Amino acid sequence: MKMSENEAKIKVTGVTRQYMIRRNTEDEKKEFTALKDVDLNVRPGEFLTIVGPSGCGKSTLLDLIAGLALPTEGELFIDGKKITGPALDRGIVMQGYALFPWRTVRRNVEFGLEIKKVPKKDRQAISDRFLELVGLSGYADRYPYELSGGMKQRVAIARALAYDPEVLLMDEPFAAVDAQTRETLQDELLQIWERTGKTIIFVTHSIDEAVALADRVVVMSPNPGRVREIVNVTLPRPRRVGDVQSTADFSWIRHRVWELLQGETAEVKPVAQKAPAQAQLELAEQLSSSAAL
Ligand SMILES: Nc1ncnc2c1ncn2[C@@H]1O[C@H](COP(=O)(O)OP(=O)(O)OP(=O)(O)O)[C@@H](O)[C@H]1O
Repeated sequence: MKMSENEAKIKVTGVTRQYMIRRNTEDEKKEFTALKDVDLNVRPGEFLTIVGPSGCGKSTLLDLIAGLALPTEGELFIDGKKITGPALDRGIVMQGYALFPWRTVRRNVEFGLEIKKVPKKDRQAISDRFLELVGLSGYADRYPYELSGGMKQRVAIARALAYDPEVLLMDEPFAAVDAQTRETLQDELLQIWERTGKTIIFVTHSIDEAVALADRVVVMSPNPGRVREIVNVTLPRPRRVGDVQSTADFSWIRHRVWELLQGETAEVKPVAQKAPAQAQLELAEQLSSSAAL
C-alpha cells in the first residue's frame, strides 16, 4: 500500500550523502559515498527500526533526519517542511548516553525544558513525571557517574521525552547494557510509545530487537548505503518483547530480515505466505542454519 504525500511524518527523497576522505598520506582527498539514493517515508506514530551491516550508513541517515548533517543530494522533510537543521520536534538518544556529567539526573532531564524556557516549577513537575516513567524517581539528585549503564540510558530517554518531541531518533540506545536490562528498557520504550503515540526511528544491530519493537524494519545494504528492503512486522500490539519472541510469526519475520542481511532473497520468500502449519515446518528446517546468529 502506498502512502500519500501528506501521510508521511518524515520523508526522505533521493538522499545521497558523501564525505571527503583521505586518499593517501599526502592529504589528497576523495569523495566517499556513505548513502546513495535513499527514499523513505515514515508514518506518523510509526515505530520504525533500521538494521544493516556496520558502515552501511544507519547513523548517517539518523543524523540527516536529526538535521545534524545535510545531504549532498536529495531532501528530507518533517511534516512536509524541509529539514535544514536540528530542532526540538526531534529528540535524539545516542549510544553512550551523552549525559551532562556536571548536571544531576533531574537537571539532565530538564535540559531541553530550559532551552524551551519552561518556568522552573513546571520543569520540576515534568521531570518528576518522566523520571517516574523510567523508574528513576529516587535518583533525581544523583550525578550520572553514580548510576549504572541502564540507569543512564533511562535518564537519556527521559531527557529526550521530557521536552515532548514528536519524533524520537534512537541510535543503538541499548547497545551498552546487559541483556536483562535491555529487555526491560525495550518493554519500557514500547509502553512509552504506546502511551504517547510518538514516531520512533530506532537503529540497532540486533535483528531480534529490530523485529520485536517495530512496525516495519528497514534493512540497509552497504557500499554505498542503500535501503535494501522494508519488512512489515505483522505482530500484534500491544507487545511485550519476551512474549513475541517465542512466537512462530516472530521467527518467520526474523528469518526474513536475517536472510536479507545475508544477501540471499530467493528461497524463503514463499514460505511466509503459506498456511502457518506448513510454513512453520519448512521454516524450522531453514532456521536451523541461522539459529546461531
Ligand atoms: N564524518 C565522516 N567522515 C568520513 N566518513 C564518514 C564520516 N561519518 C561516517 N563516515 C563513513 O560513512 C559510512 C557510514 O557510516 P555510519 O556511521 O553512518 O554507518 P553505520 O551503519 O551507522 O555503522 P555502525 O553500524 O558501525 O555504527 C562509513 O563507511 C563511515 O566510515
